[in-house]
Amino acid sequence: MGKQPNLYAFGDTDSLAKALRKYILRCQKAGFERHNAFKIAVSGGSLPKTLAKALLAQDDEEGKVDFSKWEVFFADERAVPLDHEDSNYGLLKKDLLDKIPESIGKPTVHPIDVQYMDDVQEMADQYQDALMKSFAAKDSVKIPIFDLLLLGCGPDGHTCSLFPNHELLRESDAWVAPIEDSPKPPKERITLTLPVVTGGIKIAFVATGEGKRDVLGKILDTEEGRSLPCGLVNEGGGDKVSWFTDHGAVQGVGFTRSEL
Ligand SMILES: O=C1O[C@H](COP(=O)(O)O)[C@@H](O)[C@H](O)[C@H]1O
Repeated sequence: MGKQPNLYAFGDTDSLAKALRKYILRCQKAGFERHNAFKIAVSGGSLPKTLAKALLAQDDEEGKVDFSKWEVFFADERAVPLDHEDSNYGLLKKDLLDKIPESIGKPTVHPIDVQYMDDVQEMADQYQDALMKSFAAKDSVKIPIFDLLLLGCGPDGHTCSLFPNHELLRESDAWVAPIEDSPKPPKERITLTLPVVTGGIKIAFVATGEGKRDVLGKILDTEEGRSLPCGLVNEGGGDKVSWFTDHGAVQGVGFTRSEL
């Protein structure tokens, strides 16, 4: 068996957000040391709310969030206008970006607006081009290496827009892929591919609440769960992966920690 992901479980959202902040600040520091920037990919769903709680907190002894050196990409995006309620960009904007005070600097954010495109293939290609501009110019890398990917986990074990048993899980060339038959609406989306996700320096899942308990038990504890998309990220990422969960989501899983 390879290296295992780190599993943290907290009693409430406030302590989870505090630990997540500490973890992100460590990743930020490593990113600044690596290339004087912090390049991250962020999911939609329930994540942006927890993220806002973590990042908009007062500076403390853990340090300071310096958004001015952040570059934010999306781990996946739905093919809807940016102001649509299903847009992952829209969600992050509402929950976090619009709330960042001017005084602490704004991150560079890379949304993708499907309104000006013919189809999801074009949307994926354009997003891949945006990644190439940001990453490939400086690093001679085969894939973009994010300093951190902040991911959600759906109740079916999907992450980004990588769904269980979908052929996209086998994509090994593209950095960004289109999906036209997402089992969760909306059907049309784009997503980072598995090699890009597992290639990140650090990968963090945030999954809370009883609604995630069954799937987390499966992913973390069963053979079947290993082939779910989140399980494949665990497998490929090993101890680069950390799970930030609460007691509602991981009751019964015996190997959690609450200290980073
Ligand atoms: O459809 C999506 O769902 C996942 C999981 O969302 P959650 O609300 O269960 O946390 C999310 O991570 C992904 O970005 C989104 O497009």
